[in-house]
Amino acid sequence: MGELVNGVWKDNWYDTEKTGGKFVRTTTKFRNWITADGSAGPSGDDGFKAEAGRYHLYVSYACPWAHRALIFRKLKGLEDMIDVSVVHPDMLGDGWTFSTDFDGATGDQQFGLPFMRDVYIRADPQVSGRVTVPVLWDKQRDTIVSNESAEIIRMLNSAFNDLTGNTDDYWPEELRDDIEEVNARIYDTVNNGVYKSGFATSQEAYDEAVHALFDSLDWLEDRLSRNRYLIGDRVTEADWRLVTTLFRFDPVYHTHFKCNRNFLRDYPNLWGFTRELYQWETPNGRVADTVHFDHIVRHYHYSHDTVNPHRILPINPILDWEAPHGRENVGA
Ligand SMILES: N[C@@H](CCC(=O)N[C@@H](CS)C(=O)NCC(=O)O)C(=O)O
Repeated sequence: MGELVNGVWKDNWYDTEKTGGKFVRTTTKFRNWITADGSAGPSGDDGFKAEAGRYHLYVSYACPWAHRALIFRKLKGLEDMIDVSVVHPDMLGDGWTFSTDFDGATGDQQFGLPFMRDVYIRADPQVSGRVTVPVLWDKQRDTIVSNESAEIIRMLNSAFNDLTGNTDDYWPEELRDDIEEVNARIYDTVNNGVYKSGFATSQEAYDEAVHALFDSLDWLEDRLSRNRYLIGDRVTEADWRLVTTLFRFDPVYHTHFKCNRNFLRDYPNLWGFTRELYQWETPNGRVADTVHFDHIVRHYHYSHDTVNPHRILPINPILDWEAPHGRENVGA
């Protein structure tokens, strides 16, 4: 794993020395928005109009942030309009690669490049920063639209509606304040909280992160005992943002990242909620089709030298993802 400095690859692990052992996630760099008419979004340039076949999505099936984008592509019926490249699950000295010797790893479907970093360099030969997924690529302007999953899912939520006729809305105007409020806590303590626990290099940093994580899981369990979904009786982006972390909890974060006060399956409401969203039907198949446990388990245990230096893949619990979720009457 490493990062780009002025277009040159440096093989560095996360530096936690300056931050008292804490893992601090860097902010993303490409922040343009696809819009229905090509006008500028909340940040970046204009000129990224929603068009069928114009955009390409780079993902890892292992990555919870990229997984959000894959779920929205399915929910919104965009699979024929936005094609995808899937990186290899192992992220080692060269970062994400386009090796194809793992089932489901597609290689770079656009340019046949060897490494994900080459896609970043193609967009900006002097680019600096971490080479992360997801990346949304514009074939017409030959550049990256965005590498920020929170913003990519909002683009996919509405920008292509006129082309697909799919007007399902996971960020409805009247619920935005409530969504933002739960997103903020979940991002900091759950989505990123598992990484802060797992990548901590001091006891204090770990303790702070892991307690905040389980305080939030307790809060979510209570909330989901009264509401079917996070914001009531309607699925919103807040649910999809949370659930990609929950899918990975028992197979990876519990053991690999030392998030082990409880298993997810110890929480009846959170576990039922996670199964309901796993089993979710869309017009184009199930959300379950986007979940690839082989990539998930392989990526984390194989890629994090400092956490699991011998790269042993654990036996892992056998979870019944298809068990009835029993959530029909919660909050009714
Ligand atoms: N803020 C980004 C974060 C994406 C991210 O950190 N992705 C991870 C994979 S799970 C990654 O590519 N990490 C590579 C690295 O940090 O070098 C987003 O949500 O899109």
